[in-house]
Amino acid sequence: MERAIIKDPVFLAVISTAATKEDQVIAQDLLDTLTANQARCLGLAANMIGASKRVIAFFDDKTPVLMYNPIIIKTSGKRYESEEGCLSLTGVRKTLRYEKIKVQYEDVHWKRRIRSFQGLSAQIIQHEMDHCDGVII
Ligand SMILES: CSCC[C@H](NC=O)C(=O)O
Repeated sequence: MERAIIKDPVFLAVISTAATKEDQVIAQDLLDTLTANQARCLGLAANMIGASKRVIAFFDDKTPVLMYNPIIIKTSGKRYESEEGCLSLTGVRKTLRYEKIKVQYEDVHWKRRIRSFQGLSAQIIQHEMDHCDGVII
């Protein structure tokens, strides 16, 4: 079910706790909210829909990907400055991102996976993982 996007900076500053297998409803709502907002949204973290759990969802090209408990286990390539917006705030801000990342996570079926990403997908994942740590660009 689509949920409203939270904009309260105090709530968004809370560090999210580890997700468990029981968090499927949050995961499905996150995917529904991502899909419902696809015209203006590349990715979401669960705290943006009111759940302080480490779950993110994003479009990898056009395919929605869900990650429980993402951890960056390797970075490579240069660190570059990007300019990003966020549904939880107005305007854009500059930040630093790694060009390539390797991420460990549990997938939508709660299967442990390790995948490499680069470019825009890597950028979105880093943005959403910051949300899990209570950081907004
Ligand atoms: C380029 S990273 C931007 C990600 C952003 N999502 C908000 O958490 C969005 O615009 O969807």
